[in-house]
Order: sequence, then structure tokens, then C-alpha cells
Amino acid sequence: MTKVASVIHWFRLDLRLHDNLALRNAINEAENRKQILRPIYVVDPDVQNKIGRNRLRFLFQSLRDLDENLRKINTRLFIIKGDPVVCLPQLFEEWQVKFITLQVDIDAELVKRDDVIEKICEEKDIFVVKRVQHTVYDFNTILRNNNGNIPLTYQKFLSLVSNTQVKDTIEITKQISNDCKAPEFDSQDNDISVLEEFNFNEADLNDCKYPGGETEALKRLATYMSKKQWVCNFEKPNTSPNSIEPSTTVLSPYISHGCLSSKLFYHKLKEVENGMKHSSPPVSLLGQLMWREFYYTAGAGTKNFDKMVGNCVCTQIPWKKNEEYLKAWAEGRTGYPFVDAIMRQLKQEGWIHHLARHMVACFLTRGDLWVSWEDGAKVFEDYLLDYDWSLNAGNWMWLSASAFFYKYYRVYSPVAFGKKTDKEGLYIRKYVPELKKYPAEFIYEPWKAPKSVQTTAGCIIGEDYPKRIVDHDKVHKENIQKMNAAYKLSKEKKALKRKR
Ligand SMILES: Cc1cc2nc3c(=O)[nH]c(=O)nc-3n(C[C@H](O)[C@H](O)[C@H](O)COP(=O)(O)OP(=O)(O)OC[C@H]3O[C@@H](n4cnc5c(N)ncnc54)[C@H](O)[C@@H]3O)c2cc1C
Repeated sequence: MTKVASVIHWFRLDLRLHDNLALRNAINEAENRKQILRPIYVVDPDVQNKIGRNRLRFLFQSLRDLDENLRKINTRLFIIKGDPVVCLPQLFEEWQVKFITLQVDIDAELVKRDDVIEKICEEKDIFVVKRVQHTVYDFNTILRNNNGNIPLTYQKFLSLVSNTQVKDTIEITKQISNDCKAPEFDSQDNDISVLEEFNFNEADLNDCKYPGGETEALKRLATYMSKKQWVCNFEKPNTSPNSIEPSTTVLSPYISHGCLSSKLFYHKLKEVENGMKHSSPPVSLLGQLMWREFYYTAGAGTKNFDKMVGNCVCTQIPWKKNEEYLKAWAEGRTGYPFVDAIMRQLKQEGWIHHLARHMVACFLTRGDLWVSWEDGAKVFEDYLLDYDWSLNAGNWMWLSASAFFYKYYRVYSPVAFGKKTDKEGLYIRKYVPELKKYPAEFIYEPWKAPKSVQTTAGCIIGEDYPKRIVDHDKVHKENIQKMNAAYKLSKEKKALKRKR
């Protein structure tokens, strides 16, 4: 019996049916060729050791939801375990594949891997369709329009895209016709059930603040877009980093995994703003999305964007390796309650407010601990539900004043900053429960509390909660001097290079 050949759509950071042109191309092709459509997702067999448990759960939920949604349109998700470079060529043979579609990634390692796979496809005469669909704009076109140079400022980026019309059609994935052969629904082969080895029970899956998946993403988007006045008044600096419930949308994990199309978000925002008085970029909600576009363009155009060395936009700063500091910071044991509360929220829930990220990133790097932004970015990669290669690296460079932002003498105070929006320290009391009974006067600086107050509050500093890791008032001044020296050296090196 001759086997029916297959068309593959390889899902990666596009875990959705809506606005997925690459998926639509695969469906059309399978129908035209009267072949089987096989939507696949390739899982690294070691993924459980590579990403944090919260992100793994988000991924698992997103894949389950994707499978359910695909079944509604007459297909299903095939889960493939292994290294794509090894397992895809085998599948190409087994399933007689001549056509594959996928979304363009920009993470440097994934780009390298895709190059290898594309070569294999070329050798096997397999047609590859790649779509830039993770961003509103095509970053390659923006770079081309700027003569290959990356826009180094947000304003420059906005001026580059100001005349670019964003196509307003949002692809809606249709029911797949019978011309396209249905895959074997009952076969357990490569079924979603292979992910049961992740060991999430129903209680685990229900017990999370931000469940993954396209269905949840669209619901969340609809909820926020229905608050028209809130959207139009949105100004990022006026949102609170330490409110108990999030003061921004928390759409980021859905956008990062591609459960929500950034283009759909863009059009919904435009619809809401239309005819209403509204805030503007950089502080508006649309402006937030443009920050994402900015970092994507920078990431796509810069070699070694996630590293300091060999990265042309990144100032070289002599950070010091300090495992002890890094661990204390990552575990929320610095002795600075605001910093610790943020890091514990991150570890528990996988999401923290943008300004909370500012606080802890500045503290780890130029503010207090003088540890490299690359080390901090790795911790974020583990814990963040919304981890994104370019946004993480770009924002870490910003906060450490390594690129895009240069006012290194402006340092966040781990005491004063949080107080502005939460005088009573309710946020700290939630995430650092040891300090729950501290009077508001000492909640940000518990080391200042007299022994009697510490005893009454049931938390002795140095025993039940750590002493502060450094003296912020002293070290941040020393660090400003170090930054000053690094900037000076960098300037001299650049001048020398220009002379040569
Ligand atoms: C050190 C550091 C690391 C970060 N790492 C990541 C990361 O790995 N992944 C990630 O998605 N965001 C990252 N951010 C950016 C930002 O903090 C989050 O996107 C934002 O807090 C997500 O919450 P939200 O969806 O409620 O944002 P909202 O304020 O509701 O904004 C809407 C959307 O705009 C985009 N956005 C908002 N702020 C930024 C920004 N500064 N840069 C780029 N895009 C933005 C996001 O897609 C977000 O979902 C990082 C910020 C810092 C300071």
C-alpha cells in the first residue's frame, strides 16, 4: 500500500490557531495536494531540566489547549521528542514530507539550528515556507530600511515604522476540508499524552495564576480590551510594581509563547483608541508593544545580542563573578525586603511587574551587587513565564546601563522605590511572611528595628531573616564610580578604533 504523503506545520513560538499564516499555508497546501496535515511540536527530552517548573507548566497547558483547538478543525497535534536536527529528517522519510511551514525565530541558537534543517530540506527537495509573524512589523524590512543598522533609540525605531502600514487582516484558521486527509486521531503515536511524563496533576494545573494557552490568551485580551477607559488612560510609569494584583495586562507570557498574536493585540488596541482621547508611546499600552518591536529589531540585527563580549551595542563593564551574591539575590535572601519580595514573587508565580524587574536588575548589576547582567538574565530565563530571548537580553542591557540607557548615576533605592506605591509594605508582607508583623516604619529597613521590636514581630534579623547583603548607601556610590571608569575606557577605545 502506498503511503499518503504529509505536509508539516512545525509549531514553535506560535502556539495558536489565530493569525498564523504559516499554519494556514500548510493547511492550504495539504488540501491542494490531498495530503495529510501534520502539525508538530518538537520537545527537547531534557526540557524538564532546562526550564523552570512554572514555565514548563505554562508550555504544557498551551500545548494541551493547542491540541484541543486543532481537533476542533479536524486535525491534531503531534508531539515529537528529540533534537529537531536528528528527528525531523527521520520524520521527513517516514511521513514522505515535501512541504513544511514554520515561523521565523530570532534566538541565535535557534537560527543556527534552523539553518541546518533548511539545508537538510534542500537536499531532500522539501519546500520550506518561513513566516515572520511573531512581531507586528517585519524586523528584517526595518533593518533594511535603516541600511542594515539597528535603531539604537526607541524614537528612531518609531520614526522608521511611522510610514509602515500594518496589514489589518488577521488570519482565522478555518475548518480543514476533507480534501486534506485527517491524521490518525486514535493513534497514541506522538499523542499529547506523551507529555504526561512532566507529571502535572490536575491540582497543579488548576493552582496557577496564569494558565497557558490560546483560549486563555484570547479571554484575557478580551477582558482588558473591554476596559476602554483603562486602556486609553494607561501610562506605564503610573502603574504599580508592588500591587498585590497586577497593574498591567500580564499578556506577556501569552505573547512570548505565541498563544496571542502581537498583531491581533496591536489591532485591538488601535480599535479601542480610535476616536478616544488616549495616552501615547512610550508610556501607552500601544507604546509597550512598540518596546517589544524595538528590542526584536535590535536583537535580530545584533550579533551576540545575549552576551556582553562580541556584542557591538553593549558597553564592556568589568562585572565580578560572585556565586554567593547571585544565589542570595535569586532566592530572595538579600536582606532587602523589597528586592526579596520581588524575587520570591517571580519564583512562585513566574511574573513580576516591569518596574519590579527594574528594581531587581539594577540591584544585581550596577546598583549594588556588581554581578553581570548575563547571570541575572539566566535566572530570569529559568523563572519567567514570559521569557523571551531578545526582550530579556535587551532589557537587562538597559537596566545595567550597558546599552540603550546611559544614565548610570540614576540608581533605584531598594528602600525608597517600593515605598512610593506601598507605604504599608503589604506586598512585602505577602511574599516575605517572616516580616509580616513588622511595623510599617521598619518594613523596608528591618535592620533598623530595635531588638525589642524584632522580638515582638517574631523575626530576628540575622536569624529569622538575613542581614542586608551590602550597605546600599555606600556601595551604590562606589559602583557609580566604577561605571564612570568603564564608560571612560569604552569611549577611549572607540576613539582609538576610529583613528586606526
Ligand atoms: C530585566 C528585564 C527583563 C525582561 N525580560 C522580559 C522577557 O523575557 N520577556 C518579556 O516578555 N518581557 C520582558 N521584560 C519586559 C517587561 O517587563 C514585560 O514585557 C512586562 O512587564 C510584561 O507584563 P505585561 O504583559 O503586564 O506588560 P504590559 O505593560 O501590559 O505591556 C503589554 C505588552 O507589551 C510588551 N512590553 C511591555 N513592556 C516591555 C518592555 N520593556 N520591553 C519589551 N516589551 C515590553 C510585552 O509584550 C507586554 O505583554 C523584561 C524587563 C526587564 C526590566
